[in-house]
Amino acid sequence: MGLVLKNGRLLNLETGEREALEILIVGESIAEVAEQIDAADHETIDLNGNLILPGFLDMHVHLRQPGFEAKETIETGTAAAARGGFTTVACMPNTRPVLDSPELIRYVYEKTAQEGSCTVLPYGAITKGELGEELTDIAGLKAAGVIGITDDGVGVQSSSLMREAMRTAAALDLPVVIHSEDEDLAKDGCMNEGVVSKRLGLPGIPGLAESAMIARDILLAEDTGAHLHVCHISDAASVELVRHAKSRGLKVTTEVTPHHLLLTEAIIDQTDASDANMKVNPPIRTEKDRLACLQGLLDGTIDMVATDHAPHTEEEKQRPFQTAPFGFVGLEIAFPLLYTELVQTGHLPLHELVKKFTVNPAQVFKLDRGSLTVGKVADLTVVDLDTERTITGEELKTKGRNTPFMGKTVQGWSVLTINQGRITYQGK
Ligand SMILES: NC(=O)N[C@@H](CC(=O)O)C(=O)O
Ligand SMILES: [Zn+2]
Repeated sequence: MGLVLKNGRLLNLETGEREALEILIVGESIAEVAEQIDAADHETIDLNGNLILPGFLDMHVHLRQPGFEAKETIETGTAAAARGGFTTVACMPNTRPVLDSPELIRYVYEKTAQEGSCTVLPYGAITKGELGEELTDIAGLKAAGVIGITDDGVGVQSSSLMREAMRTAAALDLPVVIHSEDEDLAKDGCMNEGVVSKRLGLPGIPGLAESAMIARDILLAEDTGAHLHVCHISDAASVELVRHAKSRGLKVTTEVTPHHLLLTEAIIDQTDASDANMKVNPPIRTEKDRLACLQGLLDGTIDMVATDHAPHTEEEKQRPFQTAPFGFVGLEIAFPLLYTELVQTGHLPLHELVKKFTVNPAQVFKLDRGSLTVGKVADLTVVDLDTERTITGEELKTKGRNTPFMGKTVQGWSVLTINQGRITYQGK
């Protein structure tokens, strides 16, 4: 007994064509893709002409468990992922305790098996406790199943420690995933350094705090042969550095968030920094930076979209701008936002956007995902491109309400998500 998806259109990611094909799922895998499938022995779902896409991958998510369950849990975070069309998320280790030991990596896998609504691939920390002082047991983390190492949330300040981490990671074929931030340059900043921070009298984080660290780490990656993956790129000079590294054939990849593609620091200017739901790290920057990120995504310098889903409690986000924590939720709204703002406006074709959520992250992290052909894992999402919905707190499955996009009306919402053959989200 399997499941046949009828009356859907499968998006061909090479040509952009929408093909009237049916899919038979048996167990965890795709058993058949054909114009017509005999459904006599199977359950069927009528997709009402909606579009079938490979399940999305998000390589930058904060699930907050263990330790910060008031912000999010593996259960709520993966439910949000499924609603957003995601079937795989990579979770960040800045939990409490930090994911810096094989036992904690096994904990994430076990918890996901019990409560998860998508595949969760954990990153392990580069340094114990993300304190930047002592390397973790990187080989032990790899054996426990990490897909990369990162101290996301903070930058690794010590160049010699980073060099050592990259040497080890290169030998283990593990990506080194960097939160690029020179703390000395970033000081105690709470927003982008520039005209707006000056007007508001708030301490700024210069783009240089990001780009200087990326420059260092590109050189270290060249020195060690490590695969360097740059998290949440946000600054024009950073994009140029990655472009240059790629042109020289270095193993350097990067991701960009929907908020850095769509917003500028004007959102803080307009609200006089009265709303910490506009506060994120790296900060939302200038129009020049935003356009550089967009151009980087279009020309392939930036490999993929990642949400940097970073839930916080409403109480935390009600604090004054300077003391509230950084971060936005993003899993449930990323695809509709970018479909509405980039595809419908003609910046890029739909299938190109979909690649940045599917085949590109799969390829960069060497995951056998992102393709809907026979024998592959049945990870997919069905998207209704036409129905408009307004982003409201009530509908969100994440515990977080911290997004600057609240109240925005967008289209391109998932109506069905299937992870390893199992329905993980079904909605309107
Ligand atoms: N992006 C954020 O603003 N915050 C993240 C940390 C991070 O991704 O750097 C968090 O953990 O809250
Ligand atoms: Zn980060």
